[in-house]
Amino acid sequence: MLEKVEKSLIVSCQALPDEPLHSSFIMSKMALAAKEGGAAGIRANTKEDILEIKKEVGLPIVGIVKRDYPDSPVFITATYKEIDELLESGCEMIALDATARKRPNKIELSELVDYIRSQNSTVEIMADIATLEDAKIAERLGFDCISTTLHGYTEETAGEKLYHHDFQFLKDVLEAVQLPVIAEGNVITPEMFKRCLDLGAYASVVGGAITRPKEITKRFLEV
Ligand SMILES: CC(=O)N[C@H](C=O)[C@@H](O)[C@H](O)[C@H](O)COP(=O)(O)O
Repeated sequence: MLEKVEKSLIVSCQALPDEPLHSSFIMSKMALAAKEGGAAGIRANTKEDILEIKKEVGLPIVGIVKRDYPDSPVFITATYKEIDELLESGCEMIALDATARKRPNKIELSELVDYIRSQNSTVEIMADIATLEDAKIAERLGFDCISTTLHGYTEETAGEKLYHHDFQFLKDVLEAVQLPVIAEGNVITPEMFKRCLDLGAYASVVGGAITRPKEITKRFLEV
């Protein structure tokens, strides 16, 4: 997948059960619209959505499964169960929470990476990170790429946005690791997307600004 998305746009097509567009069918049509608009890849949540999207577009997919656990704040591909679902979905890349936070059942991040490699030698693995330290650890653990997905979404980074200080966090990550770095999270304008690529991001994932009309509507009313 990495080869196919270099310097390109990956569109995240996700709607959780409490969102108006929650539907695998709608996500598949979102993916089709993204493809027709020029996206090189798709990011999607759940095996069901991925299977439906695969019927509609041939683009490579970064798969995740969001599921809440009572004993951990980690919710993006947190355990073996979610990984098994993604392996069954046929997605080309699996993204998982790569923060230093405690995982359900005290599973270690390295165990999940090893498990994916042991089950499928071709699927690529994306590290969803929140901090610089997460990025460095992910590189040591053998991930294929890093995404800034969780920056601003953990207790430690709450309130931060990727675009703050002209994408300083992205610049710091790019300097700290050799792995491809994907700019993801609050990339909400075409100019921001371009800026991320100009700064050296390998690609960028854009979600809400393209596929969450409720967010887009609210933004119009906030000015
Ligand atoms: C923090 C979290 O749960 N992020 C999720 C990760 O898959 C998605 O809800 C985001 O839509 C995605 O990361 C793209 O970001 P944005 O929608 O801001 O362009």
